[in-house]
Amino acid sequence: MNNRPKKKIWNGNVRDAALSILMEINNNQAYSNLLLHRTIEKYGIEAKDRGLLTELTYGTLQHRMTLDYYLEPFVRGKLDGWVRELLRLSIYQIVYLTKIPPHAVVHEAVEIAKRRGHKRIAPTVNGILRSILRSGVRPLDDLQDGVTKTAIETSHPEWLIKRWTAQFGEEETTIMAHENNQPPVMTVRVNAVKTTPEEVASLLESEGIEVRKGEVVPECIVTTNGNPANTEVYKKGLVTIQDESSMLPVLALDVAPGMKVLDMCAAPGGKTTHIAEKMNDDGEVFAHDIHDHKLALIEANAKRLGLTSIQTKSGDSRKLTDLYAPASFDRILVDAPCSGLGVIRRKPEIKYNKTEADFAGLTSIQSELLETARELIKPDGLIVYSTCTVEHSENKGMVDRFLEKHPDMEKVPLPQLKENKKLAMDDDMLQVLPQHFGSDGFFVAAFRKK
Ligand SMILES: C[S@@+](CC[C@H](N)C(=O)[O-])C[C@H]1O[C@@H](n2cnc3c(N)ncnc32)[C@H](O)[C@@H]1O
Repeated sequence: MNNRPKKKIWNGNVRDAALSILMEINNNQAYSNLLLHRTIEKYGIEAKDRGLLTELTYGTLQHRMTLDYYLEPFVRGKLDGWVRELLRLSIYQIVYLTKIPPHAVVHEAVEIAKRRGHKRIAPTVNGILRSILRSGVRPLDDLQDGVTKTAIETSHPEWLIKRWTAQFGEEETTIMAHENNQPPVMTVRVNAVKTTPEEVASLLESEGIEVRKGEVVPECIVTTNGNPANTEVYKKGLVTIQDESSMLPVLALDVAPGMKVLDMCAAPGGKTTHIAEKMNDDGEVFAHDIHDHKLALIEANAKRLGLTSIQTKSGDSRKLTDLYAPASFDRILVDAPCSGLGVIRRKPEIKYNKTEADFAGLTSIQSELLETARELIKPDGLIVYSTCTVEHSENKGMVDRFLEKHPDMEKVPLPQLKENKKLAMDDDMLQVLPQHFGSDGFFVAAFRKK
């Protein structure tokens, strides 16, 4: 008997679609944000269903471990992966989306079970969910305070909570883990070559988008409703959708018109285009990425924004000394591939997919990229190293090892950021945590030759 879920993602039923997306994330380690976006685009899912699909997918994924804690007392024996996921999806609605009548949740789940499974599955799903409705879920307060409680109530693996506690202390870790389950804010960066933040704010408002100023970056605007990607403002290339803390590395790069700048890990071009905008599109920006197919994203972004100073090239940036002469660049950005532990709000699957073993591979690539940057920077140039993670070994640890190995290099207090009272500098480095001002977690450091 075929007990596997059907492949087709969209059959007009939002819960069925959410289940298919969740299974795809679990089985193929797909990225939730890309998969959701692709599903909505591919099947032309209408606005009325889009919100619920997003809520169900992210909510169930974000709260996976809490939902399993609720489910566990009601399960006897082993559940197929898709049945467990269907139960998580249903319990998520019962516990968190209280506006949906619980009996409707059970009915929908049973119908999905009938469509997808053999005939004994639907009564099992029905029985479990009805028992949960009857007796309620067990309180999280039954758990003793400590790592296990924080892990279960925020759905972060215990190893991660322990690791963060060692790095940030218990209180900061608990706040961060809770913050990671908050919906991310949507922010845009204003294209300074074409317009001003004031003009963009008023144009967005005229398109029905509510806005407020960014917390720390002058060219950042926070949008509080709607989707700025669907506006004329976006289509005309007046803005880029980018998280506010992702704008910080380019501020620290302190570029000026006429400079020769290298962006070593450039795709999809969020920071490359920011660099060109900051230089008023006057100078040379060399954008490299190891993945050939991603260069088209940088080029499309540059075209939409009307920027012409960017050149793209694929290849391993650790080998750029074969392509460029030593001391060729005024500025180099190493926005390194990283564990992404600062963007869990946008990609909750990261917290389940990463393992401690991943850090070693990443830190060796990061340090090799920095080695190359050191060769290619001019004597009076500036290197900025950034990641979207909160992991010490990839951030402060990386900087410490780099400086220890190269006594001819030194850290630079971050230009354009060091005076900002809202940014907590630590030994001339910046580690933004998601709870600081509601942005992604990010790290920024800058180096120059002594
Ligand atoms: C954090 S992302 C860069 C994001 C980009 N800077 C932005 O703001 O849009 C890291 C990028 O590094 C690229 N990458 C990974 N290893 C690389 C290598 N050895 N050489 C060049 N690019 C690499 C990845 O393909 C990925 O696009």
